[in-house]
Amino acid sequence: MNANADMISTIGGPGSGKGTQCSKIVEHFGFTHLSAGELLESEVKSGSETGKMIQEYKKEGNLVPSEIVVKLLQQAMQRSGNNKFLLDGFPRNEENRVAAEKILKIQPIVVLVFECSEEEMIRRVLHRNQGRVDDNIDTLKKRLKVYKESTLPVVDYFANMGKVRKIDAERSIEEVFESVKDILSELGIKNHEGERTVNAQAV
Ligand SMILES: Nc1ncnc2c1ncn2[C@@H]1O[C@H](COP(=O)(O)OP(=O)(O)OP(=O)(O)O)[C@@H](O)[C@H]1O
Ligand SMILES: O=c1ccn([C@@H]2O[C@H](COP(=O)(O)O)[C@@H](O)[C@H]2O)c(=O)[nH]1
Ligand SMILES: [Mg+2]
Repeated sequence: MNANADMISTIGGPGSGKGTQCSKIVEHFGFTHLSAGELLESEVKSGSETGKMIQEYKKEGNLVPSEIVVKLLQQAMQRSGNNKFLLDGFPRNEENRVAAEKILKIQPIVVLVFECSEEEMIRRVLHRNQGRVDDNIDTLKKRLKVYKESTLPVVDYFANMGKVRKIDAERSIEEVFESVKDILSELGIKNHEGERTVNAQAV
């Protein structure tokens, strides 16, 4: 993998708005969106044996073994031809983090953490209507537990490295994105036109 690649990680509970914000970041900043959840879903749709196994993990709200996820991410990175990557909800546990460092050989320059109350996340997921196998209250409770027990320690790890920026994700989509833009701009990340953005204004 290109050692000069830029990588941004996004982390947040189910329904905190990672996918929504990632789409806006891609539109504005030209990163390649790498959603492990969507790559896994493509594997499920392929009907492969691996896909059948992944579906069971998803239904239970559990995390798929790291080697499968990292391999899918690596293939997507190679296909993209880009060197700016936006990880949507990854890494999700310590095993993911270690595997990604070892195999992908890049570290995030910043980790955006979308903080949202459980009540609001549950409301959003149960109103999402995208036909996802894991958008039901039983699976959602397990995903919230996995987030607290397995993902929050990864946030602590990156926080100790000074890489975490926490964002109040309870607000409207546009307000959250204003915060995202401010953070990325402060880090010198340029928008599509090669300009830094401050308070939604190109400068
Ligand atoms: N700030 C927001 N305010 C209100 N609704 C939002 C906000 N952000 C996202 N949503 C809506 O909430 C739902 C969940 O958002 P999204 O799919 O982006 O979450 P996610 O963090 O990617 O969840 P998951 O981990 O389950 O994939 C979607 O229907 C989306 O339109
Ligand atoms: O790194 C990952 C990402 C996702 N999964 C599995 O997919 C579902 C849905 O993921 P979303 O990103 O929330 O759409 C998740 O609950 C896991 O089962 C994973 O194992 N590892
Ligand atoms: Mg998502």
